[in-house]
Amino acid sequence: MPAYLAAERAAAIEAVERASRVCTAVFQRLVTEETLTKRDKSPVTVADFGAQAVVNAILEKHFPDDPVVGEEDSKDLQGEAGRALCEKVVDLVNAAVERPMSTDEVLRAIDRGQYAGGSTGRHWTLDPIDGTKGFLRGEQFAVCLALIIDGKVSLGVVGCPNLPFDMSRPTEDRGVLAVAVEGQGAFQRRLHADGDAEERMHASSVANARDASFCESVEAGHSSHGDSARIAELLGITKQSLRMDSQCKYVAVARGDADIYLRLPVSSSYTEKIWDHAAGNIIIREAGGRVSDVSGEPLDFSAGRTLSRNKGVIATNGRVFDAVIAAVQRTLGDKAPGA
Ligand SMILES: Nc1ncnc2c1ncn2[C@@H]1O[C@H](COP(=O)(O)O)[C@@H](OP(=O)(O)O)[C@H]1O
Ligand SMILES: [Mg+2]
Repeated sequence: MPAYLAAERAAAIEAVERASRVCTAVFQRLVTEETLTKRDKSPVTVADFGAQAVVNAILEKHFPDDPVVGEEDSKDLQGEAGRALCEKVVDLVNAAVERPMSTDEVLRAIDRGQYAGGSTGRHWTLDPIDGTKGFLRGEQFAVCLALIIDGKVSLGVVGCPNLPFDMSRPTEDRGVLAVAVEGQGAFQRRLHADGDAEERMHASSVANARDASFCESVEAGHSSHGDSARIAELLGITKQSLRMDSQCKYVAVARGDADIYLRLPVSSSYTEKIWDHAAGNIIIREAGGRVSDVSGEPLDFSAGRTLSRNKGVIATNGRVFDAVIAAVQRTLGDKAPGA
């Protein structure tokens, strides 16, 4: 008998691999000195739409009844104003899929991502390019896809085209795909590898937070660097933080490159999105780690498109969880986020 969610796992891997190729092709073609100096976001826009269309088309083929909570919608591609961008996206998609898709099919595929989410039944959640800033800098970004069943993340795939397979050889062998299914462990494989060779990932065994290292966003606007420095000091951490964009941070903790991931609210009004955390969440849990919000409560993926019942994210190897939450609580205390 096939393993639990075997067909979903295979389809999600195929979708993330193809979407990762779309992103890499766009980077090679469109991200230039000029786009970087002009802070031109068009490459990421084209890649975002293209990757969402490719993933949603593959999901529709395999699981036509499953709705999707995706980051993008096709509004900006519609009508005369969107025509040029739309043509680029359609060309890109057709270079990545097996059967050519018409413009309408591409737009419809993108708009399969409008589901409201919730606590019952199955739905997928997709971030076609997580870490858009990292993508534009040629650093870390990820294509993230997860399946949520009755409000619980049951499958997650994170494609990381620029992440070294082995952090001790950071300039070689880039491109990692991390995958986890509930109860089956977390694995990494080479992105775009021939064959299905996979290695099991385990969170680290560091038991004393003093010996831990932590990762956090590159962008100080996404996670407070001041609060993380205070938390590190309280824990006696002396190692420099690993700053990395995207859900690659979850993969880093899941395979022991770092022991802690801190995402500390900068503004009290920001609500985390489910597509930014679902795939990483199960990858950490299945690697033996533990994830919560800043209060130590599990993330609640049943509340719709956002994590409206949680603030911030703390991921650890499990062993240092209690010490980290205590330090987070002491640091954040009753101070207003970002203060
Ligand atoms: N004020 C804020 N606080 C926390 N996260 C934010 C934020 N503003 C945007 N983000 C999210 O942070 C994600 C990137 O996370 P990271 O900093 O870990 O790379 C963004 O995903 P996208 O890049 O998909 O837009 C975006 O959804
Ligand atoms: Mg994102």
